[in-house]
Amino acid sequence: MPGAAPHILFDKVSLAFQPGGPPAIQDISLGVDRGEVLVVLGPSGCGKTTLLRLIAGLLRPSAGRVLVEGSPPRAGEDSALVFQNFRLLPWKTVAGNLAFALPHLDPDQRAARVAHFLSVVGLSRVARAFPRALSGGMQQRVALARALAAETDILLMDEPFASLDAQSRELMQGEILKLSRVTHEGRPRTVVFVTHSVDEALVLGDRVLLMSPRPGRVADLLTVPFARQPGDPRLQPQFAALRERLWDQLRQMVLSDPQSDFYGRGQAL
Ligand SMILES: Nc1ncnc2c1ncn2[C@@H]1O[C@H](COP(=O)(O)OP(=O)(O)OP(=O)(O)O)[C@@H](O)[C@H]1O
Repeated sequence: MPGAAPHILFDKVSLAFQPGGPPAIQDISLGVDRGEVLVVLGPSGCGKTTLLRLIAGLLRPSAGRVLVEGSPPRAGEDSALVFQNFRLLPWKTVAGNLAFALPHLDPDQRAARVAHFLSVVGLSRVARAFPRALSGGMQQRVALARALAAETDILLMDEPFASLDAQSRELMQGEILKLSRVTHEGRPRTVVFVTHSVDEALVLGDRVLLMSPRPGRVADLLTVPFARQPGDPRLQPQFAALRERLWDQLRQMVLSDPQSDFYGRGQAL
């Protein structure tokens, strides 16, 4: 809806972990529309996770405002998080992991919700298995089902596929696009997805936010012109040019960061 207030708003946001210390992120202003997939890309330590934790209501800005639908984010209510290392409870079954995240439902509702979301991610057959019996890809689908089952309008994903093999990663990218964009009740879902991968950013994002490090700032914000079009985005004619634009900037950031292993290697790379 043109002109509608953004679902998530960053208004001149800065955050320092120690009072008076150096800011981890500085002066970030940005709106994320309802139903949008925003991918956050940037070198290590640029503040990607910090940005997610601000949206999740787990951190408060030192300056500026973060708003979800016009109000400060409510931790555990407005958004659900998926992490790189899955964070499943090893002593609970797959179904138990989902059920544990839905304490507010009555037992029948909870069982129905768990069964539904396990079937959504194609894992009904392992409902009674324990996480250690599953592959990394399956464990990540359990973590995704758990986040989707919470039925929040915002899904926050922190490098969710980083520990998966290349094939599982590509399959999961497709699933994410299918599964996360609307809630079970049909409301459009807003997704903020953190990655180190330029290709993943361009495959998944409606827009890509590139952050620069120390302090984390907005370096680039680009709209992906082929987002949501059928077929493999990597085959789109503009894919290579956008990939180059993001890579060039990332390369410069890493080469000029004294804390990077590649600092000062200049034209050698
Ligand atoms: N709890 C904390 N206390 C102090 N400093 C922190 C804390 N959490 C993060 N930082 C610092 O804030 C900066 C941003 O961290 P953040 O984890 O958000 O970066 P990132 O882009 O997600 O990094 P990576 O890609 O390596 O996961 C880093 O310099 C980090 O060391």
